[in-house]
Amino acid sequence: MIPFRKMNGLGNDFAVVDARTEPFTPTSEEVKALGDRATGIGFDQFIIIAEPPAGETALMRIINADGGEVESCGNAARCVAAILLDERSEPEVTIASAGGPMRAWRAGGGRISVDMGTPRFGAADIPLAEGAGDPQALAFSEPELAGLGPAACANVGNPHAVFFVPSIAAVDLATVGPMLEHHPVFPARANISFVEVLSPGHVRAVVHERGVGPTRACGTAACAIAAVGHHMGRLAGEVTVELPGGPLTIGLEGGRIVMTGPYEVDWTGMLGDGVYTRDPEPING
Ligand SMILES: N[C@@H](CCC[C@H](N)C(=O)O)C(=O)O
Repeated sequence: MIPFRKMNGLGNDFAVVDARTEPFTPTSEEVKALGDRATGIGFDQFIIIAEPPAGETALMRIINADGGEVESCGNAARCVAAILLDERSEPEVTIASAGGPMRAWRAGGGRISVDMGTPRFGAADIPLAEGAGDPQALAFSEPELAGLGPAACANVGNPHAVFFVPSIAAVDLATVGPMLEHHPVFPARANISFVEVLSPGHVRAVVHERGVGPTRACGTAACAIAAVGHHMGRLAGEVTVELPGGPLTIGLEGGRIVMTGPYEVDWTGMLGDGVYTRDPEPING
């Protein structure tokens, strides 16, 4: 059995296993079973902290609740950064991930800032299918999707499509989210956001996450929203993104995206062979 922490960033929740000293490599089926909210631990992503390839403080592996391993996770990056920062006296840590390295530091008020790198806007970067059209004005012809208007796409370590809409309350996320995630225009599938602009520095958003469904928050989606909005001239260089779980602050500094927000440890337990136990006492920090 190996210890794990149940953590969350704005309600986007994770089981986090520290596998730096004891390797832990669950199968995709095991993660899927553990992620089940009725019969397992229940989480949006399973996070493995492992030894980094070189130079970084640690490697973060991210496995969605559907069992698929993906490149990046903003909310989990803050949770992992908190664990790494607690261990050492240096003010910064660098987390390696398949989506690129992320530098992180404490921002005050119990929050963590993460430099999420540089957004990419090219069709091949996102990626989009050959001949899909303009990545910043991607149109859909299906009757359920046509009324949403065009999507603006970005890769911020993982693929995102962002729709600026007059009202997020009017979006039928349960129908259009899965349709868009699995649309043939996105060969690697995509995370899908709907955004209502309140002012150039303040938006409200809902997200359908690839491999999960609607989540309380998505850090990389908030980064993609700020990045495409700024790229299109609609949003300022610092944006508060209000998600169902709460706000994230996204700054665009010298072309790089800096995300700031909270993290929490909810409870701890032990895990092994597809089963888990819950510790009687919750831990803090
Ligand atoms: N919750 C995350 C994103 C997790 C990965 C995403 N579902 C994907 O498949 O790319 C975040 O906070 O960024």
